[in-house]
Amino acid sequence: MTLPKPLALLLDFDGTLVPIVATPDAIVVSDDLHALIAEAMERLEGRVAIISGRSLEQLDALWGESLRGVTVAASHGLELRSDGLLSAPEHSALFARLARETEKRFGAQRGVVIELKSFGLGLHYRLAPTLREAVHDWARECAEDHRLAIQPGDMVFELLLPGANKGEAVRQIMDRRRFAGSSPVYIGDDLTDIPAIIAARKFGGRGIAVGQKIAAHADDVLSGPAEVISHIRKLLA
Ligand SMILES: O=P(O)(O)OC[C@H]1O[C@H](O[C@H]2O[C@H](CO)[C@@H](O)[C@H](O)[C@H]2O)[C@H](O)[C@@H](O)[C@@H]1O
Repeated sequence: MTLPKPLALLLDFDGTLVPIVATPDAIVVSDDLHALIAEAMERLEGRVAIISGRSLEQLDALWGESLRGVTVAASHGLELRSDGLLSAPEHSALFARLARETEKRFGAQRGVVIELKSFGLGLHYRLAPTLREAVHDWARECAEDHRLAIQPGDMVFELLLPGANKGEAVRQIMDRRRFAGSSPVYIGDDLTDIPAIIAARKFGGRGIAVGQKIAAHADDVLSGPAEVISHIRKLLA
């Protein structure tokens, strides 16, 4: 692949850089992945961004020092940290309250995993697939009562503050001085990544899908995180 301008790497996290596992807290960022991001930051003069549905707090806990200097759009684009500047909505106690109500509604024994995030709530049914419709109905009820958005994902319905959009996150990142004039390569695997791929193309870049779910929207398709990592190594060579 040859791009006419300097390369920028815009990377989704779950399902793209790390494999999908049973529960959100079972993720580990390997030493190889830490090293790859450090190498990309050096080779691309800082034009590396992680764009994730996880909150900034979660990503910092998972990555530690390796995220220093890396541009991060978290909470599906609601939070943006770039060049030391942070933009984020105001915190609210709503999601903690909804987490407690969800706990009462489903109970831990039924296998619905509740993920409390800074600006959202993940209602995961991976361990209880038969509850998909019940979880969806509950998410709709909460969203209507509290004017929240629902983001469907990989065996999850997420309740979010309205306005989260990874495409908008890509536009804001590409407006930053260090990314200006570069060609972004966006790599992602899920529905929330589609607007980001569209936005990357508008900046003269390319979109790469991981797996088949959003393959129809992408320029290339990679099979999974292992192939993503070798593809990034090739791009940096
Ligand atoms: O935008 P991403 O970085 O891809 O994040 C999307 C959501 O990913 C996580 O949930 C998914 O991965 C879990 C761990 O593999 C899995 O157990 C779950 O079923 C998946 O939906 C994360 O927990 C969410 O907060 C992210 O929004």
